[in-house]
Amino acid sequence: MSTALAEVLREWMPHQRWFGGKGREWAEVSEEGFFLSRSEPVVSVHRVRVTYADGAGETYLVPLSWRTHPEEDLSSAFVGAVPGKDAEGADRENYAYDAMRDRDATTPWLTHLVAASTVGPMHFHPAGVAPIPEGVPGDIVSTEQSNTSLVYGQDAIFKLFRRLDPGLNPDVEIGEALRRTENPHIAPLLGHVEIDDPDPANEPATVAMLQTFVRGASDGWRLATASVRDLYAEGDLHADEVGGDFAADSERLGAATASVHADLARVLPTEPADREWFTATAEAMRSRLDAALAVVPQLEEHLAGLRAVYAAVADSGDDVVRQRVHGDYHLGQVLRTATGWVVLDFEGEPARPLAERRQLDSPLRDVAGMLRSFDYAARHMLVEQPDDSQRAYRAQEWAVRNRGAFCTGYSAASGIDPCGDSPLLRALEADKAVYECVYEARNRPNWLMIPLQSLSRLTAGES
Ligand SMILES: Nc1ncnc2c1ncn2[C@@H]1O[C@H](COP(=O)(O)OP(=O)(O)O)[C@@H](O)[C@H]1O
Ligand SMILES: O=P(O)(O)O[C@H]1O[C@H](CO)[C@@H](O[C@H]2O[C@H](CO)[C@@H](O)[C@H](O)[C@H]2O)[C@H](O)[C@H]1O
Repeated sequence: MSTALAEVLREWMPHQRWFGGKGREWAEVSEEGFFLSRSEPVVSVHRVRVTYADGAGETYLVPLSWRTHPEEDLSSAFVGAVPGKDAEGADRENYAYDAMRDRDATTPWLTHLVAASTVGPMHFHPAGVAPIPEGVPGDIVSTEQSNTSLVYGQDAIFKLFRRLDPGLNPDVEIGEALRRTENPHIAPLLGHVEIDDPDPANEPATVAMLQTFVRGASDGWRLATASVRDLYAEGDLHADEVGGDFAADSERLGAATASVHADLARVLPTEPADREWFTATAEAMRSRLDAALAVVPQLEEHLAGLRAVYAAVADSGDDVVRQRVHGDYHLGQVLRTATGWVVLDFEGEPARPLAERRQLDSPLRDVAGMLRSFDYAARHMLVEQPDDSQRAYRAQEWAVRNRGAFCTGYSAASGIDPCGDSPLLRALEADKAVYECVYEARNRPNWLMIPLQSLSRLTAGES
């Protein structure tokens, strides 16, 4: 479609939460679109190729809905006006909206899934295990993160992967594999959508997935931070004495995590880690640190400490069986229902290449991710009061208590204590904190101090 649209997208995309190239200079942008629905409102889907000044590129998926007049109700979803023609060939403006925020434009996704359609280069694959709701509009999930999700009538949730990379997305791959296990800690996959790559030599990319919606659940981040607020409100009580103590939940979360890890190891490949893997893991951490330093110069003061922590991995004698893991495990990825925890989003870290995210890894990667998250939950309220030493002390107490409970739950369910004195675990925590520094610098600069402060502790060998 038009260059005018590409220019409109150049203005709009950097302001979207899902856009991973924030702060990078755009050299070029091109887009290719096709129709998802030709009835009103017309919905089109665009593959947008962004090339950055350093020569690197990314492809994003942008669904748009089109109106012939500005829609006031949709003003927050407005993308831009694009010159076009009416039916008689006269010039007019077409108004593009973010189709994920335009309820009337959300029904075609499920209609095509039910019909197992092929639409242009897109292929819709229903899983065939449970009915897919049809004809209901989808509501955008307001806490959208790296991707964009729509909830259809409390029955199903449709997640659109914004960045397109050739190959099956791990969230779909793992969803398919775990479906057979009937593990109670996952939400069943109902279907997925793929798009052919413009280069036929490449595998199709995953566009979206549909999953059973977990009703009446609260996410772990919201619950954990409510517990922290309760603690801060009770000036002289300890974490185990306040009403909002979270340790029992953390322990159950540890057990749920162990159960998911066990099933992943049962249905997908595993391999004992050899010496080369430890060496390569330490090397990967070192290069991630080097790249992060260019974005977050404050990492400089932790360089020596981090390099020592990583070097200990290469020399460690940890006994590790590599397997598929979650890869970006944190409190925002788990939901608590009346019956227990459900783990979501097996996509891995969105910033990593897909092939890397699909590699076998140590389950300690996920343990480290969740331990970091307890730290985040405890400390996020210190951002406003960095000098409140009493609060900092209590944050540390909350984090230690809940990190410990998580490890207890994991170890009781698996027979493996994940949190013993392991150089690998410490390095994985440090590596995650380095990733978080880059993530925060790009997305929430005032939160950068959270992972930065953790690095001081991690490199000093404290918990
Ligand atoms: N199956 C589900 N049931 C209920 N809520 C869900 C489900 N999947 C995701 N969510 C909600 O949507 C939010 C974002 O989903 P997630 O898969 O983590 O997306 P992202 O990849 O963008 O981080 C989650 O934090 C959760 O609140
Ligand atoms: O979008 P995703 O959920 O896949 O993950 C990205 O965004 C997360 C923030 O929403 C980020 O997580 C970091 O912040 C969380 C609190 O908001 C905290 O619980 C996590 O421990 C911390 O890593 C995640 O790293 C990023 O990949």
